[in-house]
Amino acid sequence: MSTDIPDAQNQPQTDTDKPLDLAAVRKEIDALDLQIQSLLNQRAAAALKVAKVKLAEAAGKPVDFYRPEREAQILKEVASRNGGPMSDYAVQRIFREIISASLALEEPMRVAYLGPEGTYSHAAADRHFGFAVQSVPESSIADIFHAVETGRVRFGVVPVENSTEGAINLTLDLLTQSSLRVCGELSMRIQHCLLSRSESLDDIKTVHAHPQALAQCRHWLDANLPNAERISESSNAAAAKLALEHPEYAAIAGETAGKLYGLNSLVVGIEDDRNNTTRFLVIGDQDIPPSGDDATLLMVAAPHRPGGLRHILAPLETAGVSMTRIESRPSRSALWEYHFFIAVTGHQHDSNLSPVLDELRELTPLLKVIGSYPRAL
Ligand SMILES: C=C(O[C@@H]1C=C(C(=O)O)C=C[C@H]1O)C(=O)O
Repeated sequence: MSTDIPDAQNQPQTDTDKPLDLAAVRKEIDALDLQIQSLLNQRAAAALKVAKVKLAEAAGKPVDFYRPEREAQILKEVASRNGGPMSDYAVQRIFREIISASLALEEPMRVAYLGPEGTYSHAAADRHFGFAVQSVPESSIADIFHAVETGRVRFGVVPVENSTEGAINLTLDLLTQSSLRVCGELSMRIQHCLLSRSESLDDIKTVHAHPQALAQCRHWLDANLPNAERISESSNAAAAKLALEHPEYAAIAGETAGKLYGLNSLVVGIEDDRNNTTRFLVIGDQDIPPSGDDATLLMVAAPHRPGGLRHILAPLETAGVSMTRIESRPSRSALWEYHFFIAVTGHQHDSNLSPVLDELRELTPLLKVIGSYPRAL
């Protein structure tokens, strides 16, 4: 697997180090492009054949053209066979787009994200589904759930956890109430920028951003803009739009939002934690078959007695199922009772996990399998 991009200037020009002929190498590239394009269309034609098979097998029932488990397998294979000089990430991004374009021929898909345009959720949706999918901005996480539930879009991309600020409780609560499932996950490094129409920090009177972003930049703001008032907005992109109208405002948002709205990036990378990462979930109403490298999200109510949670976790430990995350939320049905969100490695239909889930059903008053899905790349 290759991860580093070699420096072209340090590459030998040819095996014998003869000077290269620019026109000749470009001719070589043209010939390769011809082959790539022809192969791309052969691949797209094969995807259309797959669509025909799916339609025939479904015999009139709704068809799941989008198969994330297959896509995850392809993308993992792409990285593991990669010999460079392109990085694994670069070839995966290219294949992501090839698959996205092929899928669009089978079924044009709509995916909702937390808008407006230019949010990190928007970038996450594009990265996960590729640009051939139509991404649709919604104004709240609840609206994303609603858009998927009513069939206005096929999937939604919602933030669930940030490495600095912890769980996004609203997403967890909506997952409790909704019949939607988790169909995928992805993590994205979040780099915040201070955006403004002004060109100097001295002109900034107020800083606008989503409360999560304000919290993630708290120390930087204390040190660099101690007198600027911090004002919460519904999203960072909404804050960027406001900053466009008022030169004395600054917004915290990503560089893409800055470019999209034509604002100056006064400072890049103002997040307090350099590893600041947000995890997103893909929600939909599709059951995803095993990909071979999956995760499962469970919600359980622990029995209300001493050691209740330990009682629930014991079967997972005995079966050697690894738990990657646990979060608690008030149950809202009784005071001081909690629901636990537990992420484990494996698919609910895997032979090691499925009997454990049966065991848990016996032990707890409530077990909801929120979804099994391919693990993030
Ligand atoms: C072609 C298929 O349909 C879609 C397109 C894929 C592709 O282009 O490789 C992979 C999975 C599906 O989302 C398939 O299911 O194999």
